Amino acid sequence: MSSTPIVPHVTSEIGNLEAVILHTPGPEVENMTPGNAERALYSDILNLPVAIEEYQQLSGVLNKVSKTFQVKDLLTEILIDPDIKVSLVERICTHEKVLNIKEDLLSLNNKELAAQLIEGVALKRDSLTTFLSDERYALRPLHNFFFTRDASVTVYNQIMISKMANKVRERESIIMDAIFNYSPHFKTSIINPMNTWHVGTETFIEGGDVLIARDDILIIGNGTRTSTQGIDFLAEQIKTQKGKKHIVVQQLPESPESFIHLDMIFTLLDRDTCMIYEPLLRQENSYATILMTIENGVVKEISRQPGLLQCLKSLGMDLKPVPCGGTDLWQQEREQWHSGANFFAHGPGKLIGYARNVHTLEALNQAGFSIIKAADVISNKTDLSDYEKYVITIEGSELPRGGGGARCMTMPVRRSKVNW
Ligand SMILES: NC(=O)NCCC[C@H](N)C(=O)O
Repeated sequence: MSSTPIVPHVTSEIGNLEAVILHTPGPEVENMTPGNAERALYSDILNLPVAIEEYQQLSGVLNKVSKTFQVKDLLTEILIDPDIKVSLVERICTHEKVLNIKEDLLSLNNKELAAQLIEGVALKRDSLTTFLSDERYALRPLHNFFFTRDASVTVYNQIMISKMANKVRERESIIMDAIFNYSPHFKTSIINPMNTWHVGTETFIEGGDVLIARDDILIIGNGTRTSTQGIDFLAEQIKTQKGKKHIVVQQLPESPESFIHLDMIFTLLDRDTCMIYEPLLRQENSYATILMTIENGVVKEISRQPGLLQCLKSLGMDLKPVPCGGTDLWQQEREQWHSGANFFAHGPGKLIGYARNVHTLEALNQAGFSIIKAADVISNKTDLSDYEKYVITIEGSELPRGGGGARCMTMPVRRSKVNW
């Protein structure tokens, strides 16, 4: 590698994207049956060729606007160092209690090892126990790794490795930890709750819940994937940052599964615009918004707030909300379910989202965003510099069945500063 390493830096959800980590879905998304899809955290089973075609619309657009990295390439590359290879395999086998397959894994070439760590390692039927086992894998496939947003988060100039709420996603964090520790492409310091002695089993925090709204404002979802202890862990790290920082916590319902992360009901679109799922963020409900203010290393204030938008307004972020699904409750529910609120901004007002959520797109169009097809961007039929505010639409018949949208499928490592 000849280029200088990237120093991670993210202080907003909308700054021009400079580097992003992606993972093109592979066989791991098909390595399941309807019977175990729920255990894989899917609401349905996926068709891989269609999912890949859809995904290539996302990656094709991102390749045009930013430097992109693929997890599998990054992983294969760090495995070249024999010490890293041994320590990562040992760590995974110890964590997943399968030290018996360690030698088999170490005998694989780096590319094959990287593939198996992601796609799953088949259980050998060479003992009575494994012969009779209902399991198919010694190491389960990482079905959800194409949602690269969740297993690690760029928080200002550091990388936080997530402490996942579900075992089936824990290896994603271990792999991201190894990548950020050893990849020559990045130069960073890492916060890892798994390496912190006082972190208990109730501490979990995932990237889909962590939104860096502005230099001084983090918005964090508190629900099935991010516990109050997880937020307190992050708050401890924020205490080491200079200046006043605000952590806005938004509680989320436990069900249905489409409310797993904050970014499924709320995303930032532009300096003054956000996408919201109205039933949870504008109507009376029991899900609280809480503001924590941290200054000089201590929590100065914790208070209940009248709502997320009002709280952000009081902090000087007066956002115009665009309703996911438009104005009709049934369409709102349908489109939120298919990740209709989950937009990724590659720059201020420059969005990527699913084409299927037509009522949401109509609401965005009314708010001044042009609707552009990803295929037209990739083929150069459309020149993005002709537009100021737009949504690039990607096909999404299969990808949303995995439970996420464009924001979930991107892990920004570096964004430029926003000219507020
Ligand atoms: N940020 C996100 O909302 N990510 C989507 C994750 C979906 C995945 N099936 C999961 O349940 O973890």
